[in-house]
Amino acid sequence: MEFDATYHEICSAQTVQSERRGFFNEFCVDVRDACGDKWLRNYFGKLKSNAARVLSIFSDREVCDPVLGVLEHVQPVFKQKDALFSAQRRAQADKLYLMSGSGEGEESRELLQQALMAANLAVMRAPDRNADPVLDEGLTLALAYRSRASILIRLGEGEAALNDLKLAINFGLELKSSVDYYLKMAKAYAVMGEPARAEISLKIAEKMPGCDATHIALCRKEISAAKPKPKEATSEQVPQLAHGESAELVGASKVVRLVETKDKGRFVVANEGLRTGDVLLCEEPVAACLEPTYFGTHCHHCFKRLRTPVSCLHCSGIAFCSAQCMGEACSSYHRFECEYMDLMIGSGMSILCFIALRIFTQAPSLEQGLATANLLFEHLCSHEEDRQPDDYLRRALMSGFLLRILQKSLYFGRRKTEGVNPTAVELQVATALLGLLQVLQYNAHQIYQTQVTEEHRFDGSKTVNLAAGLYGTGSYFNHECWPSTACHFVGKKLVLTATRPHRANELVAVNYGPIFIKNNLKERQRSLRGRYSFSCNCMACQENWPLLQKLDKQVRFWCTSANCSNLLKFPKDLAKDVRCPRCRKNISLKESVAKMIKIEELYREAARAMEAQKTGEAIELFKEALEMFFHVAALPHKDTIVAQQSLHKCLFDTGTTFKK
Ligand SMILES: C[S@@+](CC[C@H](N)C(=O)[O-])C[C@H]1O[C@@H](n2cnc3c(N)ncnc32)[C@H](O)[C@@H]1O
Repeated sequence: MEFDATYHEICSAQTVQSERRGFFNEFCVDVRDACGDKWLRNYFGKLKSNAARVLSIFSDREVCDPVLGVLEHVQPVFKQKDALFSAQRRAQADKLYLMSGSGEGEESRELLQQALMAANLAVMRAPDRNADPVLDEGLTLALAYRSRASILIRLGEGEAALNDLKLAINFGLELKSSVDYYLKMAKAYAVMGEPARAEISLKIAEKMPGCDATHIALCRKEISAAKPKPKEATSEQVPQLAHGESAELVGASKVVRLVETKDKGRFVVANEGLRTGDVLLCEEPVAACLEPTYFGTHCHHCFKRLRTPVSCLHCSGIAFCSAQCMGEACSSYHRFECEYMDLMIGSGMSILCFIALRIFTQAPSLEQGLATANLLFEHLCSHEEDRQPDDYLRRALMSGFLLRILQKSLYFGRRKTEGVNPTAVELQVATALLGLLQVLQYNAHQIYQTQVTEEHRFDGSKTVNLAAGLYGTGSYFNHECWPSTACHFVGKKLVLTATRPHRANELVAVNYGPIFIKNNLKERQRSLRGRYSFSCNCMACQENWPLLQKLDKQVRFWCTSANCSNLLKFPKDLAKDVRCPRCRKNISLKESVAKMIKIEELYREAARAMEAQKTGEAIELFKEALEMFFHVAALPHKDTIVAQQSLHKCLFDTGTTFKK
């Protein structure tokens, strides 16, 4: 396949600026116009190191004016707090809550959902305690949490209500001396199905000064009638690695190891005894970032679907699922990113650029950030040989932009000047950022979750790309157009499970996007060449397997004579032996055919288990059937492809899922 340089350039540019709109593109065009082709090709394009490239954009007269001119104007742009807006939403939430009390059934629930939405907005927009001392006496945030707690109790979400009550206290409300607080606690425990704790809260309320006995009696009646809401069943589980963890590869199982060849670089292969269903990798990311599209619906820190968001105390642009996630993010990376979030989104920069910045903002110290970034650049593939001067310039400019955000957010502490010109250590950071932007292009993973419907875990479910992350060991898996593993996520953890047995030394493959059942050979090769700089030579490519819709039901059996690896067609007459053209022996395929009948039965049984939403049972049946299939036959085989896809769907279901 010929190398399409223009397509490669387009693909590469999208890994820096993914949005079509955004000012970063204009910045690149302006700098490109200023420097001209000659300088770019004959000077910049010939620079040999990232340090020289970064230094060049800040100091060479051909480019430094437009670069410094734009970077000088980097200012905070973020969604600010608004106490008045918050108080208005809270009033609206309180009103809807009261109205829901006089409504009935579905109508009341609808009003409560609207109240919850208004209360969520009130929480998100409320400033920190005392930031606006005039309105609500500086307690807008605490009041927003308190209002939401009442709504949550009526919705039957006791645990979330208790969390909100705690937050209302943390942000300044003196609730512990109020009867109302203990009554709310009692109701929250009651809807959680914890009557003993509900009774304790009621007893405390009874003993408090000013307590009204009739009110308590009413409350007790209400509590005894409360129907605890059943906890939502979740099949999410962190799986166990097959045979324990490898000593060399962090997060990988002992059944795999890393090898290297000239044409394929480093890649993961099987050790002896790797079986279908073995968990080969379970790894936390080095860094991972949520896609901005999901800032309003998913936790910025752990990527869980939000129901009752907790806000950053300074900006309203992102949300967390809990005070714990908020605390972890805000004491680490978010304090540097907070005020620049909308600027970064407005630049149109890709999620990979967010990850590059995050490697620094989340590091416990600048030195550790530098060490991690340099190590990643040293160890992961970056295809420097294919990079064009234009691409280097674009990435160097992005590094300059990210560096400027770090400078302005006081990542380097108070600087001596407000100027853009980097100090020696800042240049090191920009250089490391440039390295990260190169390796992220080829090594980052999309992080997805399954969105399931209320009605069924599989019918109508779909995967949603929520985030992206960089995984140290995960980066060493090579591609095949029909992978031998299924990839799913438990939170941010990347899990790879074998979808077929592997012989010792056989490649353990993931898929980078184009799969043979949907994209033809030409499309796949073009995409892989353009996006990942290699030509694929997997079996699906070598044999040019047809798309799924064109695949027939034919099955090819392995020749059963020892040491022969030939494939034989389904025999015309089962009663007769067939002659293997490779080993020249007469072979009976009776046993293989009998096994195939059993395999098809198991596929059908597994499909029925999926229909009945028995995920665990379906996984075991698929594992057993697939293991059998690969011992007697080979791909492509339509029912087996479908079975592997179904196993993947079941494994998704054991990862993080969410309902809309
Ligand atoms: C995520 S890295 C995988 C690890 C990489 N092989 C290394 O040495 O670091 C992606 C790169 O691996 C190489 N690669 C992946 N799959 C390949 C395959 N099937 N054949 C040849 N090269 C492949 C390509 O260079 C690709 O850009």
